[in-house]
Amino acid sequence: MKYASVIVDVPAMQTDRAFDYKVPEEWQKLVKPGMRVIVPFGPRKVQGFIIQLKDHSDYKRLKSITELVDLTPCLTNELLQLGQWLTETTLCFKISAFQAMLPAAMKAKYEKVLGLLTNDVGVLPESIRPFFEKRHHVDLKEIQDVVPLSEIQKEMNKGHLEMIYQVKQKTNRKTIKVIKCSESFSKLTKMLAEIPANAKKQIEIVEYFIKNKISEIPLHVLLSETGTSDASVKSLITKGFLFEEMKEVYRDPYEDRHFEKTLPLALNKEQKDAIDPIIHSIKENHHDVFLMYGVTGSGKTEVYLQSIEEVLKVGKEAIVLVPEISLTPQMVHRFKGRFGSKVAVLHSGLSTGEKYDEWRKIHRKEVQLVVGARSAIFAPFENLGMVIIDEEHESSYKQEENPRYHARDVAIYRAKLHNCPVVLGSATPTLESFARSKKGVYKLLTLKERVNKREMPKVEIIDMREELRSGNRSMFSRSLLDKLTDRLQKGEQSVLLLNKRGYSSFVMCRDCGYVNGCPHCDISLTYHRRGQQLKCHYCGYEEVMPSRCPECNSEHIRFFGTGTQKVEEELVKVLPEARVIRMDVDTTGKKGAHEKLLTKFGQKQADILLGTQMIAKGLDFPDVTLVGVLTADTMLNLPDFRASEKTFQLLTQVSGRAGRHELPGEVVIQTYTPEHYSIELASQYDYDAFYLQEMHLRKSHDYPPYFYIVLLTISHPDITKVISVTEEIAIFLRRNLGNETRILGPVASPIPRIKDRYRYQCMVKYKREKNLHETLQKILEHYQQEMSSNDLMISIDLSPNTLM
Ligand SMILES: Nc1ncnc2c1ncn2[C@@H]1O[C@H](COP(=O)(O)OP(=O)(O)OP(=O)(O)O)[C@@H](O)[C@H]1O
Ligand SMILES: [Zn+2]
Ligand SMILES: [Zn+2]
Repeated sequence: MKYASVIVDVPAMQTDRAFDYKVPEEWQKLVKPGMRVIVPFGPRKVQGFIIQLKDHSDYKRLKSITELVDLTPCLTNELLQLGQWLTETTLCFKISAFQAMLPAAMKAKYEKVLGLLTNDVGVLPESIRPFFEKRHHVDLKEIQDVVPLSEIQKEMNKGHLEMIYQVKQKTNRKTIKVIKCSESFSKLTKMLAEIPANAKKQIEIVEYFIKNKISEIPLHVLLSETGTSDASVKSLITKGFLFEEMKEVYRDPYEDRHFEKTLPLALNKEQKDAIDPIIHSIKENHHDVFLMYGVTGSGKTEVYLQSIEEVLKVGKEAIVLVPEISLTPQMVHRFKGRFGSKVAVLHSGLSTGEKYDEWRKIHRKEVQLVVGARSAIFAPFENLGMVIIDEEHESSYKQEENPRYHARDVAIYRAKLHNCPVVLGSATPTLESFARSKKGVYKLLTLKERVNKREMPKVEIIDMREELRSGNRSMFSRSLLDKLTDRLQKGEQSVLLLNKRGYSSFVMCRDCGYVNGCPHCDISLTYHRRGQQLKCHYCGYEEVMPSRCPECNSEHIRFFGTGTQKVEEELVKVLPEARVIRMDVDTTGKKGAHEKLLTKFGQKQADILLGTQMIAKGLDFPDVTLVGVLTADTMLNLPDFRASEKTFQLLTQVSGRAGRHELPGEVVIQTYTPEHYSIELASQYDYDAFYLQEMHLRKSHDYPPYFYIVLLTISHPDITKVISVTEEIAIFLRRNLGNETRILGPVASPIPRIKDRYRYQCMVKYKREKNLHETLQKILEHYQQEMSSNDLMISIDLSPNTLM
């Protein structure tokens, strides 16, 4: 094939199409679609993906591919096709779709280097000359800090310097030096006599190889095992005993961990009834979407594990998606324990290099199962036998940047192609999924009871207004405190959840009500104890906490709200003997910290685990018998039509952490709105009633799942510009979309300004709308010029999680 169509790494509307390139003679037999290449693009070189090869091109005077990055395609044909589908369904650039499917390490890194074109360094001005005294190439970055660009440009115009554009991989393969012995052990033994007796270290090394029958060993291991030096090894290499080689290795985040092998458990009746139809689909190569609705602790994971076993038995591969925050070591353990080295794990806790290596294990077919967060759905398996999405209701399965895809949609798309099942599991399915199962679009599998028929923990709702009325100003109700004390005495453990979503600590003047806001975003600043800082969570702006009100000069300026740190301090005051582990963004920032804290808690080195949302899921500790929720209702006030649903889900999930094993559990939910149905029904574990009530509300307000929603957010530094564009867009939508479709807006977004950009929005609610994609695409095309030159931003979300 002589020509290649390439999608180039220039994410812009004008370049969002394939460009043709010539394939140099020597590569014509080698190239395949799905490979990455380096191609000239304008004055630069950029990375790109070959999407097609052909014998003819309609264009004349084509440039040639400069470099092949891959020798085997990194995108399979299926993924190339999936990229096209993502582009169409989420309205993203083709290049963004492809890049979303690959680990970050494979993204190209662009560097500019200045090259010397003259033999006489003397012609260069004094400011530049020193850089080139000993070199011919210098990183632009290095010079740029010292010499103005205009001066560099002058030299380029004179032909003294040239700009060279380089494309590099972000992260490379890791290689280590290994030492091998050149001869057989018997020959080595004979040769041993040749080494002079005083070269003790050398003899030791050779003996080490012979004694342990090792033919290859990493250099650093050899040195530490034998206590010898590099020099001794070098001499042996010179003498021909040994030789060295560079060997590629994987960075394995779980390298030093031992996973005990687990065996399949005998399934109970409910589990059996759930797994049978799944196995049937696997064996019959049938595409079905199952919704496994199973209460917390009902043994869904065991059903996943045994279905995966079936998939592996028929020689296929499986993908398991788990929300980022519940991809705990415990979770990894459950899969590695059952399937050992057949498992690759992908999550954000890994370094870029580790992720790349895990990905390559999948790519090289060295594993058959991947357990990972959202983007693992793009695992380049070619023989997919099943996709499982655990906690399917989790909002993190939707990517909130381009491409704005939902992993569930991608899973179903891929599974259809592979004729295999998708299993969505949850104790609190999304209304969308549950409604689909009621209509028979998804097949419903139900696990109503906890394994071994353990009772769901009893939930007590505490009205915090009552507490206040009876004089308790603390953040712990009397009941919660009693129960915490009781657990301490019995040596049992407790989990405390501080619901942080939609809740932050802000600073307010008690005299005049002034609230410290971000000067760039219309949002209040969040108080951080460390360094007494006020920070903006949207743009990163920081200032020191004022000691007087900037408005009225009063000293009564205080922060409101509760952070985990504050709870911890209070806890220490009321329960000084309790050992507390705090888990929040501050204590889990470092790599591995999350895991260390959980291990500590698991080993009972603490009595109370206090944390944010991140502790609500997946934890399974036998001695946890009490769960406390400090503030159940903070989310309910968010401008979000899913607020009740999210509250219900969170409360149900966190309650599920108590009493999972022998000891019975108890839950205390503190709230200022005990009468809210999401709180009341969560306390009764009544998903069905919640579903009915919430569906009723959604119906009366035309929200999903009755209507689909599209959110268009328009932003620009100039508010009049934003309003006029949003108005134009609303008019265009009304003119082009059907009569039954509703267009709301323009209105200011709930956060009307972020990073000095004003934000307006338009919402489309529709049931069926055949012109939708075309109309939205036209809007993007119409404003293309202004978006690239006039700082206008239009973001289109085809199924927004929130309306912020
Ligand atoms: N058939 C079985 N026999 C005995 N024990 C089981 C069986 N199935 C599961 N278990 C055990 O019951 C406990 C709860 O199961 P599991 O964690 O799979 O539930 P789950 O539905 O995934 O819970 P959650 O949604 O709360 O994470 C686990 O400790 C698991 O090992
Ligand atoms: Zn004031
Ligand atoms: Zn800000």
